[in-house]
Amino acid sequence: MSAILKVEHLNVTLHHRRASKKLVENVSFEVRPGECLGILGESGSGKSMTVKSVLGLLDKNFQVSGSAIFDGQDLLKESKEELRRLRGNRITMVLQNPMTCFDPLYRIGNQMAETFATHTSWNAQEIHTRSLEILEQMRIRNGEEVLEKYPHQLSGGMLQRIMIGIAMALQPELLIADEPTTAIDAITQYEILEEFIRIKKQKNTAMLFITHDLGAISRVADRILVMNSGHVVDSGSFDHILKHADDPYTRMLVEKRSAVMHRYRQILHGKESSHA
Ligand SMILES: Nc1ncnc2c1ncn2[C@@H]1O[C@H](COP(=O)(O)OP(=O)(O)OP(=O)(O)O)[C@@H](O)[C@H]1O
Repeated sequence: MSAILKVEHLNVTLHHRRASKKLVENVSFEVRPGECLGILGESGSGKSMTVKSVLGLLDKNFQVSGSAIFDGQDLLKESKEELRRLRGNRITMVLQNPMTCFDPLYRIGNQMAETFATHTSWNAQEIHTRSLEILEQMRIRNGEEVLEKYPHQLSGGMLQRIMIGIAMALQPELLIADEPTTAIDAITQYEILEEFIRIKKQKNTAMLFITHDLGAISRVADRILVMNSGHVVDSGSFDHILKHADDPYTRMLVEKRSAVMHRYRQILHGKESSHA
């Protein structure tokens, strides 16, 4: 199957006063329907810049070049309006800092309803029923009560899960998740990653999954891209990254994260045997 998104020679340069700084340099990758591409790298390695530039989320201080072909359309050449239309319809995102994605003045239920009224053909009753289903899928109890809450009355982890639920429910062709499980405890993280895997398989959704967490990426990603200082330094299967990566930065990441991963796997195995 051909790629739904093909990024080639992507460069992002920040112009500030008279200085300029390259934040992303010559990054290329592609992702196909039903496939999850993990982008791994430490904080500041350029992961978020890469996806934000592709989605047209950077202001005019950032100069972006290269190409990002989504189903035949070069996103880097599209107008702001067209990109806004694509985001939420064919492409959905789960970004870091869930607080910034919700309006503090409106109840969660109203915000979910507004999103679904804009991007789906569901009627009011369906929207209510689906909103409750989404909360349940995201392991949030007392759905009716939660729909009545304001964002500040919920934890960051809950908001994050609601955001993931909304992004998945819109059934996009491409789902981009930037550190989606960082604010979520390990057990719930397991359940949420399972949801990502289920959606990918059942709906044939393409996914970009950005994280610094080798444990999470091992679970969900089919292929992995490793970024360092704005460059792609390695790519391949999880097995390749874990055992055969030549790049010293990738090896350092693997060694640094192996303790975390060990803990994660222990939790996974505990869960799997308790499900058996
Ligand atoms: N708004 C901004 N203005 C200027 N520089 C920025 C801005 N946002 C990010 N940068 C810089 O761009 C580089 C890449 O940052 P980016 O946010 O893409 O990293 P990241 O790998 O996603 O890490 P994190 O998960 O911490 O966001 C870093 O050097 C960062 O300092």
